[in-house]
Amino acid sequence: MKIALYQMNVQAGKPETNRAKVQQWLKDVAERHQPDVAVLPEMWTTGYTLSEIAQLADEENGQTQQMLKSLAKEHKIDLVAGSIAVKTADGVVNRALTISGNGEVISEYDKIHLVPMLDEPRYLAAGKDKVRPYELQETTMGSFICYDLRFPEIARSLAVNGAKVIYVFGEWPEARRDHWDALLRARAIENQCFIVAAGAVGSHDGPNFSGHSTVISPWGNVLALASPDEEETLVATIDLSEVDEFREAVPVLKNRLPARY
Ligand SMILES: O=C(O)CCC(=O)C(=O)O
Repeated sequence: MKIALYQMNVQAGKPETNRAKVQQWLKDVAERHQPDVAVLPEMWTTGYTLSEIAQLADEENGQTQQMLKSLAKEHKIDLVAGSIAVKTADGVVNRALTISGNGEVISEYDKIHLVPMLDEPRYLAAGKDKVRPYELQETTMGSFICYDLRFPEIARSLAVNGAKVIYVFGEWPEARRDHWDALLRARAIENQCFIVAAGAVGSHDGPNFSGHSTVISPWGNVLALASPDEEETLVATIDLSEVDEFREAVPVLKNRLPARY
């Protein structure tokens, strides 16, 4: 499975500009690399403009989602489309979207862990649904968002429910880049799955984002790693049979004793 990932310099507060950037990026990667799956980062339409998020967020099934559906169909690429801010009856959510190459919405996940360090609970509503895997490329996969990475139960639940590839979307701060690197690698090794993590570069209102978008194998090998501070496209081909082989050789998921912890 060939993956192209956009480590994006999101222009904070400029959804039109960011939509145009993604449109152009997809056209370019489709022509140059013909990936099966294209991956975007967290909150890539608005950036972290939390004080303006109520105005900048998309409507449900709004302009960004419509654009992604038509781009997926046009290029015949599955879009693991990072996350965007969406207005709902409960408030604005940070919503991860997965859209198949025929333009169908395969999965929606609203970030469940809001970040107290960024005052997110003041501006965003937490997702209420359970994290669930989905089927893409005839494979079980899952997604979660940024701060969720600190809660190992999410990745474990996705893996126990069959996920072989887990996508993580971030606008992670540079000051804690070591945590991003270490936690992503740990999630891959402990769950014996591929981790595909799309981060951002640039900054908004202070801290720089950490870059270091990456693709990590179930063995914990870093197959691709983007720079800490440049906008970049990562392309990686992953062999999904590695997941089954490693899970058979070292049967961690089978050997779990959840009743004993
Ligand atoms: O957990 C962290 O250190 C950063 C989390 C974060 O920036 C986010 O979830 O947007």
